[in-house]
Amino acid sequence: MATSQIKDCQLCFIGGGNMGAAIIGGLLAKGSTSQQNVIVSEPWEVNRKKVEESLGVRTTTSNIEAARDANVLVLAVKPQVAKGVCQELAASWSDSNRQQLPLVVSIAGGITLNALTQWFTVNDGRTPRVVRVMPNTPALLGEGASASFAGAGVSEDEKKLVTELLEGFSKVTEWVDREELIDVVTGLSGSGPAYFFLLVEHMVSSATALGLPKEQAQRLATQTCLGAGRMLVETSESPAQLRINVTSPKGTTEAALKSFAESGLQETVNVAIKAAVDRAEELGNAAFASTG
Ligand SMILES: NC(=O)C1=CN([C@@H]2O[C@H](COP(=O)(O)OP(=O)(O)OC[C@H]3O[C@@H](n4cnc5c(N)ncnc54)[C@H](O)[C@@H]3O)[C@@H](O)[C@H]2O)C=CC1
Ligand SMILES: O=C(O)[C@@H]1CCC=N1
Repeated sequence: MATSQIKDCQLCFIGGGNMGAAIIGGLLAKGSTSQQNVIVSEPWEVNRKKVEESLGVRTTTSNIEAARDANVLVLAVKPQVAKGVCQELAASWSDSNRQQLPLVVSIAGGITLNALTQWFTVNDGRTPRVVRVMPNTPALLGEGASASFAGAGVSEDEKKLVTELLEGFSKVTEWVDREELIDVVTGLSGSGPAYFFLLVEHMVSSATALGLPKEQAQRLATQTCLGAGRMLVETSESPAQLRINVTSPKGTTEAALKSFAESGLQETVNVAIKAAVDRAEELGNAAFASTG
């Protein structure tokens, strides 16, 4: 690949929804790329306008046009539409005899490298190098957690380029050594922000039911989570030790934690994360088997 730094790359996003916009927002805020170097293909006018107005990047309704000059193409569509999008792009590359195919970064949940490689194959047999990445929405604040797995033929320089891209919006970037682990990451950190928000919702509604005004409860719960999160990052203590530090013997925390354990919290979390991992696999299989 000719370009070796993200700031020199033409970045194309296929899909400018929640995750595409969060990634672009994070990259621009950190100065990892500039508005002129980003183009987003987005068929839905509402999201297209949002991306244009809030991020100031170029948009189009044509995936082919968006991908024309791209060095790096981020596939940020739902798994259900990925096949059609990849095949449309591959057909356009076949027609144009494009010499240098872009490096593809797919964030589509569950969609395997095998599927992507097949769908992206150009009529002369070439296929772009593909990296699967699982990011999460805190990307918008430059606080993302992303994990990647590189497909066949991806060079060390291209992996470095992807790492640089991810560092533009992620605080943690990991490479996993088996593709299936991307689905586990999906169940952990890809979907993880939603688990956290749900827990906050439940904490707020419990306190509200016990008489605290909702806005106060929301402010207190939010700062509690932010503060606790920062302690996880900024102290050298394990989560278990930090929990123990809060838990006075025979105190209030102990009473709540005992109740969580008796309700089977660990089992509930195990089952929930496994459901997400299984769903990622199902989405991938369904997309691969689809005729669309
Ligand atoms: N939302 C999240 O927290 C995360 C999402 N992902 C993955 O990112 C992908 C996108 O998810 P979201 O951004 O949440 O979905 P979204 O629905 O917000 O965004 C997808 C966008 O793609 C557009 N789109 C639909 N058909 C298209 C086509 N043919 N060509 C171009 N664009 C098209 C839609 O109009 C929409 O704006 C999914 O595959 C998901 O698994 C990965 C990590 C986290
Ligand atoms: O819910 C989903 O399918 C996507 C993947 C990870 C987060 N959102």
